[in-house]
Amino acid sequence: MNNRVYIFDTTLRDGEQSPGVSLNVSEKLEIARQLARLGVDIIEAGFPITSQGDFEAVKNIAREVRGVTVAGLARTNFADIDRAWEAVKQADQPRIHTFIATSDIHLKHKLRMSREQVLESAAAAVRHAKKYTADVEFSAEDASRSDLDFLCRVMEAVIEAGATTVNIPDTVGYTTPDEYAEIIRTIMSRTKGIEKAVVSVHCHDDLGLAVANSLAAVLAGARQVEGAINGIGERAGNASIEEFVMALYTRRDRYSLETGINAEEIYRTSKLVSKLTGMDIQPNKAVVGKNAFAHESGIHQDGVLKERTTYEIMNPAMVGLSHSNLVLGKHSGRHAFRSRLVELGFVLNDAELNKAFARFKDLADRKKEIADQDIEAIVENEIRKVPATYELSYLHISSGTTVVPTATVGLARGEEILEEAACGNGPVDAICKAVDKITGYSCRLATWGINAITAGKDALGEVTLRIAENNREKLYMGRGISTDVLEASARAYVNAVNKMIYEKNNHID
Ligand SMILES: CC(=O)SCCNC(=O)CCNC(=O)[C@H](O)C(C)(C)COP(=O)(O)OP(=O)(O)OC[C@H]1O[C@@H](n2cnc3c(N)ncnc32)[C@H](O)[C@@H]1OP(=O)(O)O
Ligand SMILES: CC(C)C(=O)C(=O)O
Repeated sequence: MNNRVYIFDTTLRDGEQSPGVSLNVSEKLEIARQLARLGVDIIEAGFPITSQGDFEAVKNIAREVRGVTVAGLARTNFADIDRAWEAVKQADQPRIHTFIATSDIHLKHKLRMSREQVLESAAAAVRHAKKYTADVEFSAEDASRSDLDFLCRVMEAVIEAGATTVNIPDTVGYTTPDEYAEIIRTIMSRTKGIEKAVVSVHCHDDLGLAVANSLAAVLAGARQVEGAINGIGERAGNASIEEFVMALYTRRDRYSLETGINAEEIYRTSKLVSKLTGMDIQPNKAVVGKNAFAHESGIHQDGVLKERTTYEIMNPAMVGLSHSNLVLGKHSGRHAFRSRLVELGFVLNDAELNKAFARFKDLADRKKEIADQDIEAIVENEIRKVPATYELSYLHISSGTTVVPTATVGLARGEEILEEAACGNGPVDAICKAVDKITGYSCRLATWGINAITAGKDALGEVTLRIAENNREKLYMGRGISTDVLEASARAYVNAVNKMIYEKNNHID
């Protein structure tokens, strides 16, 4: 049996049926172009009878996106099929995808049709679509809850009418892998003419089994898998294309099945779909979630640093991510901590490392995630603490909407108190200028940022900034803490100036 599995992407049709999602023509076109780069075989661009906007979107995609099959969905009504054809006909490979439900529950309550009427309607729709194009797909909606004998009769009738792909959807995400595989095998062995068509599956994720069911189906002989990027779609969504593809790829030791997907485009595609649909990706989502390649605990981080494959079954680069991510937090160990220090340019001896690590653990108990700036501060302010040439003694600020911001700063140098005043573009600028007047150095502020480190109105603010001498590139980081943002800024600036002076005096820079 052929080992090529065709990937049918329905992000723009079933995916767009996610509550709250509505894509305009240009957004759909942008996603379709990216899907083509990703290498999907078929793009289901929409359901053209639904609205003028959807019709235009499908038509634009068919006209603009080359080298891929473009499908339009249609009920078995001839008007739907005519509209679908109008929309897709300019595609390199146009496909009409027509469907009707085959389960008794849908026949009785929704369609109010008999089995014979459904059978006839399905075959007539395929015959009608065949007048337009050789490539016609038929879907038996709610197939997994349909009577199997009837399902086989419908399949036989639509293949006889010319369907080239027959889809067996698990519309309500009800089936399980072993049962679904059995349904596919039964249809493939009992349906006359089945070898003339590609057997397709379309799984929903109501029980979280969409990808597992799709995998079971291809192992049973199906050769087209329908799904959506990020698993979006009606209710709990569709099978996630990136998960299905990476399952086949990662387990090629076990399954010799291939797709035409260029996996390196996965991450980019996922990001684009998330951005344009407004549907966030849960952090622990397989393959594309923020945490999919992140390691937080010490034992795991140690393993990954020694050999990535200890805890990573996929190389993040394979899906277009540049590197895996060691998140430093309270579960991290010394190996990960030392590795980040080296990345930041610090080489500590064992005693320094132990001291810094203890401070890091202490901070991690209070903060969820430790940023690089926190580590720099631990090393520079506590491990490699430089002597303070100057210390902030007092600060007076005059500022408001109608006055020129002015700062008066008092700095202690040994026993001496030195005072200067300066005006600035804002109070922080005025503080920096007053400090410069005292120290005699002329510095520029390269970065300035504030973090609240406690909660409430009297929260402690932590200012982190970087300065450089006006004619030089080298940056010095300073940090200051206070309930007053301006005082924290002054403390941070003086802290950075002290480091600069220390390095200059000791010829370190
Ligand atoms: C499983 C799936 O994902 S199927 C695709 C679901 N996608 C959508 O529904 C896309 C958005 N839908 C729409 O814009 C609208 O529902 C339309 C334009 C398609 C139809 O709108 P309306 O004509 O107002 O019908 P409405 O949606 O209220 O009801 C659906 C009708 O189609 C019938 N129908 C449902 N499926 C089919 C089918 N495959 N073939 C023929 N008729 C069908 C229903 O029985 C019902 O018929 P009735 O009016 O005689 O009772
Ligand atoms: C139209 C069909 C393929 C569908 O979306 C479903 O059954 O879920």
